[in-house]
Amino acid sequence: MAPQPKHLSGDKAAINEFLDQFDVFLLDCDGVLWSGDNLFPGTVETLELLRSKGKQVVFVTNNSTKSRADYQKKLTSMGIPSSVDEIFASAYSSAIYISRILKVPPPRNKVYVLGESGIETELKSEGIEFIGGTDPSYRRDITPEDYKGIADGSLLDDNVGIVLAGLDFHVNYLKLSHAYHYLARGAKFLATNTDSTLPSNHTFFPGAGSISIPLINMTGQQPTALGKPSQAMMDSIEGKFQFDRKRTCMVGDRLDTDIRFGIEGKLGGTLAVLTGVSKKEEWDAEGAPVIPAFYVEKLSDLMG
Ligand SMILES: O=C(O)[C@H](O)[C@H](O)COP(=O)(O)O
Ligand SMILES: [Mg+2]
Repeated sequence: MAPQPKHLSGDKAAINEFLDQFDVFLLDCDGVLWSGDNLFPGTVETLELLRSKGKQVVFVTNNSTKSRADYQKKLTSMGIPSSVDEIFASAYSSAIYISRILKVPPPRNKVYVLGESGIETELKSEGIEFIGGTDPSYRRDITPEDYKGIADGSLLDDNVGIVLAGLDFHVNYLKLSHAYHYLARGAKFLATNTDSTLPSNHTFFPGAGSISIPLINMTGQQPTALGKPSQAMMDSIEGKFQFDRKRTCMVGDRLDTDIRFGIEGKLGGTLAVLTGVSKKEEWDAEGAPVIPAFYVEKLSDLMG
């Protein structure tokens, strides 16, 4: 039987032993620090506690709607001091994957974006050309001219060689039609992340994974996902922070992204926080595929 996770909430000795075990904390955002724009009580103080104990904090989010700079603004607006360097978001890991690993030769290296401004900002920062995304000319109903132009290719850009799908709050039939036809022409299929739901306002909304599903359904292709639990993301975070994996703990609210990310990354520990997506019953279930090493009801329980 897989070792059951250690419950830390209310156990000061166990919390201190836990904190002494790690130098670096990879902190998930949605469902751990906040729910949408609602900061969980005690988050600021808990981060101050970690920093006061000399711990390195890295914010690791799958949410591709914001760039690292946007996140730094959001963290600051919530009273959480941070630098852009401490933030690793799936839009950034996707941009560096495209520019430094995939390296599709021009001219067919343009990206068709299904997503928000976070992706666009990070692609720009890596000098990658893109279309789609927040371009208002796609935020409308499809027309007979669109059907004709997409079908005969006159409305398609021959230099698009990659389709990157993220969380798109403005997804529609026209955007999906363009994305499908670029994939049908052989464009590479990438996703910033495949989370099925987005925890926000203390409930759930469609996640990035639920935005790319129609394309998976149409093409039968699975995208290369570049957010957690992708180890490409872990390698780039390690590359940047040079941390000792055994002295590093992944803190998250989702078993199939955050906790799996930490386990497959062979980190020293994983801490599940019950303020977001995953529930205790999931890892208590017989044969549960992903089990955290530790858990708390909420992040601020680490203050003992
Ligand atoms: O749909 C999404 O993109 C995810 O729900 C969201 O991004 C999760 O963000 P995280 O919990 O990794 O901060
Ligand atoms: Mg989360």
